[in-house]
Amino acid sequence: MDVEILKSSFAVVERRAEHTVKFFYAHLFWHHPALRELFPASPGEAERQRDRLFAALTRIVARLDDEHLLPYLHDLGRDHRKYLVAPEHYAAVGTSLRAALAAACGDAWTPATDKAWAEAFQVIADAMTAGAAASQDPPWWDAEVVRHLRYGDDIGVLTLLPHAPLPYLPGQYVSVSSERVPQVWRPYSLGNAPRPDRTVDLHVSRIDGGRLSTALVRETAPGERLRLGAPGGRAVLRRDGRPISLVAAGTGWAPVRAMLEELVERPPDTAVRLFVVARDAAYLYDRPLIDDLADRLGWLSVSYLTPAPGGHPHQATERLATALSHRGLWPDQDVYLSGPAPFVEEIAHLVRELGADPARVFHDAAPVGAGAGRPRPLGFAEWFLDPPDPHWHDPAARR
Ligand SMILES: NC(=O)C1=CN([C@@H]2O[C@H](COP(=O)(O)OP(=O)(O)OC[C@H]3O[C@@H](n4cnc5c(N)ncnc54)[C@H](O)[C@@H]3O)[C@@H](O)[C@H]2O)C=CC1
Repeated sequence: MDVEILKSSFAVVERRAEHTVKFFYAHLFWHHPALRELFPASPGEAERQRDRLFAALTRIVARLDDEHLLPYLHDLGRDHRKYLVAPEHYAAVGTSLRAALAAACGDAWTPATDKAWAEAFQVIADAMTAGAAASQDPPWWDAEVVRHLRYGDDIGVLTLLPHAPLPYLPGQYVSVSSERVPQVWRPYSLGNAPRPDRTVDLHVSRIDGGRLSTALVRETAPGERLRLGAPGGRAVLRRDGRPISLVAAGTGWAPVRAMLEELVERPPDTAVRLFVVARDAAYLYDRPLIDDLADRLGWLSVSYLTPAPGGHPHQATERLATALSHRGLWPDQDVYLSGPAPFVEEIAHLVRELGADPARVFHDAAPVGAGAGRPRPLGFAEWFLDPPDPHWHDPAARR
């Protein structure tokens, strides 16, 4: 496989991104109309998912000499079973991708270029189909909603009963889909490891204009079924005997809650500092539980950070920053962060400034477009030219 040819032809395509994406999908759906079914029905969602597929494909090809790519593709294939992707779809996508790239490159597209892309795409397809075939897990988990607790207008905690045990590590998240919003998957965090009866709690914060989060928080009732993808995420407890700082904002509390539960079960030898941030005191929805733990457990100290009455929600972050600055021992701490992406970014930066070891600051990258105040997805060309990280969901991290 000739990586240089791939990269030089990719550079030409980059300048004609929007045209290439349109050509790719027109070609794909013209030759394989049934593939439309795999994409969300609503035009906005469909466009978003399509941008993501194309951006991911081209990006993968551009990274084919990266040693981490193959294991990643393996796991990606395993995870893609939830989209009902079948082996024959890979060939269809590969053919349309080459047709679109050839159209974009014009005279610069030579038989050697075509061969290089065909080989590259085969590497991707082989790794993904092998990953899918090798998995012992189900392609997804059907889960019945057995309880739905609402906290105010915007927060829901749904207790789910998956049809089979979920291979979950505290701190991870799952992607979720509902028949109410077909073909749309979004990651949400679980607030606990599966209980003996297999149930788990899904914590959801409703986003204005967010179709799935609104359906989950406002409409979904006990008795309904949701579909869950494989758990993913790297921000799981390291258990290296170092003191721990847990920092959670909003429903970022969920993974921290799961980690705390694990610490309660197997108490640490070191101190644990917990910082819980919310846009308003009314959003500290698990406060009774946290207060009870703080009363009972000598190793746990808790700080709540909310804005002054009537203050802007972000004032809670400022107050957190002040509180963190007044605490010491940062070089020794393992720090776990969870919450809205800008919050996590800001606090990760701060704790590093305060002396925390960058290698001991753990958090997951947040998904693009999800979360309060986050911009909605960019247009075709922007996505292509500056693609976001493919997904919050990194199935590689779940074992
Ligand atoms: N593993 C993770 O990192 C997880 C992340 N999340 C994300 O957490 C978010 C939770 O949403 P909500 O509960 O509605 O939170 P929220 O919008 O109520 O925010 C909670 C607090 O976060 C801080 N914050 C929010 N936006 C900020 C910004 N731009 N800059 C600085 N600080 C900011 C503020 O102090 C605010 O009071 C979602 O975006 C979700 O995707 C949720 C679960 C796990």
